[in-house]
Amino acid sequence: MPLIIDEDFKGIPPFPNTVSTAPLLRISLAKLLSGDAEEQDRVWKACCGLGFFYLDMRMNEDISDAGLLDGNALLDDADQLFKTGEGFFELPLEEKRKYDFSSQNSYFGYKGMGAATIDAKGNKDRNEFYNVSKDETLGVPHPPENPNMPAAPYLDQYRPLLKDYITRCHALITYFLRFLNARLELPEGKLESLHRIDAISGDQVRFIKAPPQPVDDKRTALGAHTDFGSVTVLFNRVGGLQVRLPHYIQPTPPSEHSENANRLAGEEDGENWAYVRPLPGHAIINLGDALVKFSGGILRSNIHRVSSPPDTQAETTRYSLVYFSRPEDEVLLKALDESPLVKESIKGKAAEEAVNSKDWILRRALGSRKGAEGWKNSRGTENASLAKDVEVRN
Ligand SMILES: O=C(O)CCC(=O)C(=O)O
Ligand SMILES: [Fe+2]
Repeated sequence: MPLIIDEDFKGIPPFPNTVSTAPLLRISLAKLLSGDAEEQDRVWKACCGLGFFYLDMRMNEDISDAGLLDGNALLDDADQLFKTGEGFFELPLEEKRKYDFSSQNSYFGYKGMGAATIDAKGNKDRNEFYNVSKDETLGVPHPPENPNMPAAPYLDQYRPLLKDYITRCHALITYFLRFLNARLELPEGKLESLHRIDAISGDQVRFIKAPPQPVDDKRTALGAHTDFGSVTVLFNRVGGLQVRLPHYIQPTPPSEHSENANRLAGEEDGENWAYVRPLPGHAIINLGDALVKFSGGILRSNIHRVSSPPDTQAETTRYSLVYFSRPEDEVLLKALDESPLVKESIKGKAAEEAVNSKDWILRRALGSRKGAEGWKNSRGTENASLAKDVEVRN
């Protein structure tokens, strides 16, 4: 069944009906908050299955006690931040480059176009982004050996907005962490205690810009990867995001026929890529490596990438807005075997070397900025993600 689209994004060419799309479950935040058990089961299914789902953030007036979980307020913040991101990228390149701290072993701040390698062949990315640190924005103190990097002065006037957005995203993620904690039968408060808002972590907001690509040379803008941390909240308006579907999950076929649908969907080398259709009023939620490790592989961190947007959207500049949550810097990324389910899941598997969250993310985020060799060393749970596919199929 093709999705029923409520509306398109204003001022953006519509996402085409001629490509197959990833069948992400649509979860309603309002239903979850009202305690809907069926909706909760669907979240669990999505987290163990694809590791990606849509979250419908729109709420009726009568949900007045949602507090920080008010989806409408988060949507308003995201709308304003899209404009903030657009404005940032208009700054002169020399100004933006002042905030590239990769030579100081920090991934906060700016990454220029083509600064990262996207595959083993050494191809370069086709986007620029800027990472806003939770800790710098909220004033979480850091020790001298790991200082908060200064934010671009352009962002000064947007600090209250960024604080509000970070606080709301963190609250939403904590809600899902509590949910997963209960389903994994972990001791109460375990996952939450590894993600305290006032503790030092790599949490960040990311503004991304990918310009239209040459008609005869369209490439992947952001290489195939799994996210490094715990839960990601992503807002898309223009298509381009693709998830690599496990072979047991079929894409939603296009609702209109097109000769080149398969090519547009990016099917290649037996890899099953499908576009994620951006939906107004919805965030895209996905899980990262840390949750795969904590859950001993019960949860999925799915491989995804950003390609050139489909069809006429390819002529549009693509902006997106992400919130990445990560475990606190000192937390070891290892199976939480206080859970009987996790314990069972890792039985008979060789224990992996436990790395702390900070080192894991640094290696992943900065490795890809060191050429093809660096790219190889920057891999995370991609192989585990593919292996889970095989396990479930057999
Ligand atoms: O821009 C997007 O839609 C996705 C970005 C992404 O996957 C990332 O930054 O990790
Ligand atoms: Fe990602």
